[in-house]
Amino acid sequence: MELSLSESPLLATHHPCVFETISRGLWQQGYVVLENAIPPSVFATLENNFLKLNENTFSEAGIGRGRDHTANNFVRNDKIVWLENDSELADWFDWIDTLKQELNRRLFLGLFDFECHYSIYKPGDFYKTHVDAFRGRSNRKLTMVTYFNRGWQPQDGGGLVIYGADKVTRITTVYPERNTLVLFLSEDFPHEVLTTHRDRYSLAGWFRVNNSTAEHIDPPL
Ligand SMILES: O=C(O)CCC(=O)C(=O)O
Ligand SMILES: [Fe+2]
Repeated sequence: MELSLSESPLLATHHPCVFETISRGLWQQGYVVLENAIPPSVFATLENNFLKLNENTFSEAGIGRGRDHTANNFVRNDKIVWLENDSELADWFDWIDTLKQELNRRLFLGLFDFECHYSIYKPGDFYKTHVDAFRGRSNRKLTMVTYFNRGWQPQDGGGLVIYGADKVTRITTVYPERNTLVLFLSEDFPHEVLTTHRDRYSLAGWFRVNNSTAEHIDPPL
């Protein structure tokens, strides 16, 4: 049997090349879109966990968290489940931790922690143009998204459109194909999910900076 280096989870996880590519993209343009950047074994951990979930456990997504949470079906109508950092997902959260360290080391982003949820968009669902973080009002610094869908076609809709700061200029449209990785600076890129015409499965996550000071303690999630 021939050894394939890219199939080796250990090498793939610790291979610096993908982190180099991501850092370079974020440094040069503030966003990056990569196919199969997440090591196959790490992605499989996530996908298997997602596939075990029952659709009934997903609940209406809202705007904001905790006390600020409001359902708003005019803005978005996907359904979500937040992930717990438990042993079953250790490979995933380990990889995220390595990514965080590599980005901090190369770009001094000061990323501190990470939160993520699965989303299901049913046919007709969308998420209107929004930013994930308002300057100075959120500790979300870097957005990541990946997908679980196979064989996505342009006519399936559901593209993630990333806009320039004017909210009009389309920078890129990402089709939600399995193990496509999207990362962008949360404050800098308005984006939207176009109406999907088939079930659309994704994971969205945010790397946060620690805004706690002596006067202000960030509330626990
Ligand atoms: O699913 C996507 O492509 C992006 C989702 C998104 O923008 C969000 O959850 O904030
Ligand atoms: Fe978003």
